[in-house]
Parts: sequence; C-alpha cells; structure tokens
Amino acid sequence: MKLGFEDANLHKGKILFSATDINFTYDKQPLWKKPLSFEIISGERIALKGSNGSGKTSLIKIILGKLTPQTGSVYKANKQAIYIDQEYSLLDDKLTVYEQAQQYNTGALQEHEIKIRLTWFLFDKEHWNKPCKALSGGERMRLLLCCLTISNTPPDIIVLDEPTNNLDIINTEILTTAVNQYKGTLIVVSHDAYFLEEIGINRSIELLKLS
Ligand SMILES: Nc1ncnc2c1ncn2[C@@H]1O[C@H](COP(=O)(O)OP(=O)(O)OP(=O)(O)O)[C@@H](O)[C@H]1O
Repeated sequence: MKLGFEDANLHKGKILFSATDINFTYDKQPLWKKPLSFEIISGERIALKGSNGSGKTSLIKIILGKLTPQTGSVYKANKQAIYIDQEYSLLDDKLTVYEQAQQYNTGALQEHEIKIRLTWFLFDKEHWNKPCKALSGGERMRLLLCCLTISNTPPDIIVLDEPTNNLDIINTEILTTAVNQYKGTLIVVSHDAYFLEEIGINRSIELLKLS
C-alpha cells in the first residue's frame, strides 16, 4: 500500500528539544528519582519507557510545551508537533470521514484525489459519509494517518501514545507501514516491544519514579 507522507520540509540533525536537569512536581512531590537531561534531534525515533505512573504523559506534555518543569531548564524549537493518543481524539466526531480528510487538505488536492487517498487507507465509498464518531479504533487510526498524508505540511514531530492498544494485527501493520514512511521525528510510548522494533526505534528515554 502506498501511504505517501510528504517529507520535503523535514530536516535531520537539528536540536528540537533539550532538557537540562528537569523534574516535575505534582503536590510538592518530584516525579523522577533523578532530574532528567536529554536532547531530541530531528529524525530520531525515541521510545519513552517507564512503569505506570512514572511520568511518561507528563514528560510528553513538557516536550509539547504544555507543562513547564519546576526545576531545570528546557529549550524547544519552534516546530510543529502532534500528539496522537490511543483514542485518536484529534479526529472531529462531528465530521464525516470525507469532511475530516478535507480538513487536512492544505495542498488543495481535488475531491477525487482525496477519495483516492481514503481508498489507500481502506475507506471505500460506503465509508465517505460515515460520521467519525461511528468509526472503530482501527478505522480512527487509519483515518488520522490518511489525514496526515493528505496534508502537505506533515508535522516535524509525531508523538504516539500507546498506539497499538486498540488495534488488531491488520491495523497494526498499516500503522507500522505508515510510521516507517514518515521521515520526521518520532516519540513513542508503547509496551509493544515488537512494534517498537518494527518501527526502528533507535533510542530510549527511561523514566524512574521517585517512589
Ligand atoms: N494533574 C495531576 N495532579 C496530580 N498528580 C498528577 C496529575 N497528573 C498526573 N499526576 C500523577 O503523576 C504521576 C505521573 O503521571 P503520568 O500520567 O505522567 O504517568 P504515566 O507514566 O503516563 O502513567 P501511565 O503509564 O499509567 O499512563 C502519577 O502518579 C499521577 O497520578
């Protein structure tokens, strides 16, 4: 299957994010045993690892600029990042499948070209008028990936949070193929070791909670 991420604007080797001795505090209790220091370089494929409650989601929010650590310092390049949770909640449930795809049509593709892309992601014409809220977990994943490939400005960073949790084998394979065609920076939280291997993760950031 051709999934076709545009990648013309994606650069390799630039510092997208750096953290120096950061820790995050909820209710006066720091999250991590040791302050974290790391860099994210464009083009890297990174796994965030740690037990439940070790602060993976909190660290993602720090990387996305939605939380500021109370200690240490961060640098964040002005790049577009998208966060894909396991419910694929970036989709707008009020829209139909076709309308949702059109929302990402930043390169003025014609209607038939959008429909061809939808077909690549296994949405034939019976699906085009279906509301997003009626889609299954696997269909939601496919539609969101389709939307990202329709956009002519793919994000510099994609953050995937437990992406395979609600997917069957076929949909996991489609996700794997799409992720492997994406040349930008990837940050993944997943307990699925096989998926992490298949998408070529080359580095892990391990989180160790204080208590
Ligand atoms: N808004 C909040 N207020 C207080 N404590 C919070 C808040 N958000 C998260 N926490 C706590 O901070 C810790 C880390 O939470 P976080 O969701 O970042 O971890 P996680 O590694 O993503 O967890 P999981 O693997 O279970 O999804 C947890 O103990 C959680 O209860």
